[in-house]
Amino acid sequence: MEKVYIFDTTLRDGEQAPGFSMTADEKLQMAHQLAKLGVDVIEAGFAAASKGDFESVHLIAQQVEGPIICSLARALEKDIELAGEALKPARRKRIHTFIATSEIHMKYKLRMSPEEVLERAKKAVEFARRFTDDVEFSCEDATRSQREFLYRVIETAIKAGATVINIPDTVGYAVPEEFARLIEDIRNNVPNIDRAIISVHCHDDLGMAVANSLMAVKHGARQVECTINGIGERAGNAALEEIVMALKVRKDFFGGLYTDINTREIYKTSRLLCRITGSFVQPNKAIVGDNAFAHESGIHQHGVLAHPLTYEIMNPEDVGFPSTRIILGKHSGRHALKRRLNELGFKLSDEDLERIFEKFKALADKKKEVYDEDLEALIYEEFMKVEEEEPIKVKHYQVQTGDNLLPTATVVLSFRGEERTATSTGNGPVDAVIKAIQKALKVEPRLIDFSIKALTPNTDAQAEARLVIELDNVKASGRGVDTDIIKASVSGFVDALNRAIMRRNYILSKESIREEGTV
Ligand SMILES: CC(=O)SCCNC(=O)CCNC(=O)[C@H](O)C(C)(C)COP(=O)(O)OP(=O)(O)OC[C@H]1O[C@@H](n2cnc3c(N)ncnc32)[C@H](O)[C@@H]1OP(=O)(O)O
Ligand SMILES: CC(C)C(=O)C(=O)O
Repeated sequence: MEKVYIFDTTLRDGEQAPGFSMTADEKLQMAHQLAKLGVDVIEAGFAAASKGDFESVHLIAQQVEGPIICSLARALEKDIELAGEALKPARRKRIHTFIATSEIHMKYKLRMSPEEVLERAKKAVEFARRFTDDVEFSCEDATRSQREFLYRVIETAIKAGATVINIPDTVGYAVPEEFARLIEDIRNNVPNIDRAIISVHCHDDLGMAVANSLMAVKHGARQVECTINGIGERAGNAALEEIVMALKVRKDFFGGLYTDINTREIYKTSRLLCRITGSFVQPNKAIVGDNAFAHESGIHQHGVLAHPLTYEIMNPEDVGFPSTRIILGKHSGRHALKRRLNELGFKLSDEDLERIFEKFKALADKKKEVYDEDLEALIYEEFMKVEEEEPIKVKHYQVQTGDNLLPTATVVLSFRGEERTATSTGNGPVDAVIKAIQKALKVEPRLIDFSIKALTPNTDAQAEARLVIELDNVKASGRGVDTDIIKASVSGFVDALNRAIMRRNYILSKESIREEGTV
């Protein structure tokens, strides 16, 4: 069993992605979570980039315990000095210095000859060693560098004191077999390569960052540089969660290599990054996407309900994912529908299930997803006597809120035709208006779940409020949508109350449906 070190560069290369800049406080929050996740190295930033980034590296070096804290630095004394200064408080620190070794970078970008680059690499590593014994050296654009020259630069860096040699596929150009061969060739051709850990740092321009990193590990690399959610320059970096879970799930293939990552913290870390950057991962993203453990099609749902391993190669809880999600939609079948109805408290005979299934399919053809409220409505319409009209109707409400102002709401509503008014304060405007409604109706349902989400990314977005309440042992859900979050919450709450009241007061008309506290 050999360990693969996880070098997290979310706060450096990840942050280089447009729109992903973080403040020092945000970086600190992320760094604490990365430490909990169990990464070996946190590349906290590029101290020479700006005062803010210097501050971020410094703050993380001061406050985050556990992982090695690292700063990137060009092969320049002033960059390395700033990195050393920023990292001073860290218990374990690393300076990561780099210079490009490909002809195109040396000629056009650095305007340096290969001999000058070689000399600069040597000097940079030697200088960095004045600040710490842990110095990483990267040959930027290694995969497009001339082989013999690359070997010479690596050999020189090791002689100068580099303890980690990083081989970046800076522009995401490599393919897995070729990258694996590069790592093997470096191991076979660079004298004293055993004195350093070989690291890889892959970009995803051709969608192969993770595959390249894994092949490199299979062929001798022992550190992988990666980012949460795969964020990073252009198409991003290798995604940490994918590398770690591939090594874990396919340890048979990777010969027992392991990482020290606490995989149960993966989902939480991914979501924290989303919250901080305001940028969510696509639903089909491996490991952390919303759909990573969701099943909408009947054949898969049936399989997963029978045994999760039929369609899931890992347990969602192992990555801290809430749970397997069975989504009801037009591809779903009777097994999944029956299970969901059972969970909602409806036990149907085979004959009744058949009736509901037909209605469900007809509805699913019109909707992307069939929610619990839709199912409840189907059952309700099909099997229960209903009141002609919803008992509660909101006529008017008004909320006063602001800083230094106790949120206060007044509602005017009718309950089965009788007008009622009430005023309440609350812990925020939504709380105030919900309390005013409860006061007017003289009910106090238990709020089981309440969420508000924006349906579109703009400031004028439609907000969707979803609630689950329990009133006199009757559970009901409600939904409200509006550009005004208070209005969405009021509609959702009243929707749930109406459903609960109608269900409580009207008896099930079919014997085949047993009321089990939840209707
Ligand atoms: C592959 C990677 O991800 S590398 C890391 C990329 N990350 C970043 O660039 C983020 C932080 N960068 C910055 O904030 C700025 O680029 C700074 C502060 C570092 C430098 O800013 P400036 O001094 O204005 O230079 P600018 O960014 O325009 O150009 C880069 C300079 O660094 C030089 N350079 C680039 N890489 C290296 C290196 N590894 N070692 C030494 N010099 C280098 C370039 O040749 C150029 O030099 P020149 O100014 O003499 O022409
Ligand atoms: C500095 C190096 C490691 C880098 O980010 C790259 O080459 O992509």
